[in-house]
Amino acid sequence: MSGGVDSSVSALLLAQEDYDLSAVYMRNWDTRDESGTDKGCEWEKDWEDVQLVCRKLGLPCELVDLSKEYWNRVFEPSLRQWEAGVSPNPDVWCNREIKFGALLEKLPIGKDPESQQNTWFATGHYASKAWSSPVATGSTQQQQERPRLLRPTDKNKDQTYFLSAISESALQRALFPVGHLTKPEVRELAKKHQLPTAERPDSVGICFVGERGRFGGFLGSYIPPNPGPIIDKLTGKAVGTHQGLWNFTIGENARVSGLKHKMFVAEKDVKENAILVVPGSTHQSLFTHVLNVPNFTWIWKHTPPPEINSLEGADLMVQHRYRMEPQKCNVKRMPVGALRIECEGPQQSVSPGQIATLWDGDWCLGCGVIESSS
Ligand SMILES: Nc1ncnc2c1ncn2[C@@H]1O[C@H](COP(=O)(O)OP(=O)(O)OP(=O)(O)O)[C@@H](O)[C@H]1O
Repeated sequence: MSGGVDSSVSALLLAQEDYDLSAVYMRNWDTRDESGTDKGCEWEKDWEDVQLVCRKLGLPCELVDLSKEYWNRVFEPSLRQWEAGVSPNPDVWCNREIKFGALLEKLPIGKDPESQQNTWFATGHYASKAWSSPVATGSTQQQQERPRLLRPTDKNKDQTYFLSAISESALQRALFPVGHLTKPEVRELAKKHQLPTAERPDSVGICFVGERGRFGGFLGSYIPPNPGPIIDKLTGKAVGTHQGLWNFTIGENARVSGLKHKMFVAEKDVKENAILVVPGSTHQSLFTHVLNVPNFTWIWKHTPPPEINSLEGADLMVQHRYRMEPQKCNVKRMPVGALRIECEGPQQSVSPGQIATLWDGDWCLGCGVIESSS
């Protein structure tokens, strides 16, 4: 439980059923030993709210400190990526490495098969899960049901993009109790049952970064400045200076002053530490149809849709950002686990480092980091 309304209502719904239930709050950011820019993470308030809700529902709860794991497995690798000019998604790695990784590993799951089969890990994510009909697995030809990650009822709150890197074994244990509800219904339930978190505003972005506008400043306190040229891609001429590749994302206004047109970031040349810009937000250099993903991870490891190996490839849906309409695409397998994703329509502002997630209808199949887009 995070102290937010979604996990509070998840706990409420499970408490109404016949589960032996306990809650865990995870602290993942250490306010004491970092640079002091983490004011947005009011973990004490969150933990207090978790305890208030648990008291109301009569549940035991505990705090688990995973700030070291978060730093080592999510934040530090993300910093290195930002530094190298690419755009990682820490929320996707947090779900894989921390919530459905380190935290899940701490669950008291007994060794016997019955206890393993009957222990679940619930979160307040907007996602759904269904079991596939039994399929033969391995050489033993055992029949086994497999979990599918599905889009939730509330498409506007859909969080399957953020969950698309979790493993099948983690998904096996997962429950998403609010997946069949809309956000207004969740709030309504919280009010009706007088949960102390009923009126809490929705969380926005990564808590320690705070509002989006502060992002560059936030990273600046971890990464030293690394000035380089801003170059007009069409003329090859330098038109300004940047203080580090991480200060810009592809497609963003480069804020170059004194020119006739607004210039937009088309590319980052990591070798030359240069930002390449083009005039206007609709310039053709800002669009692509192709996403190259060198290491795609299927949630059902090694079980991609069979058509992907054919000459025609598989027709699927893709998102390369959380907040975007899913796009029709054709996906072909390249050598050694790489995928070439060809979108039906032109895609704007695709950055290396972003996550490309694939769906077959409502079924989320997995994701990978975009390396290039041509
Ligand atoms: N610090 C935490 N400790 C334990 N679980 C957490 C924590 N942060 C998030 N979660 C779990 O992950 C889910 C999704 O987290 P997210 O940060 O996206 O919050 P959210 O969608 O605003 O949900 P909520 O309203 O429950 O905060 C939460 O509902 C909760 O189950």
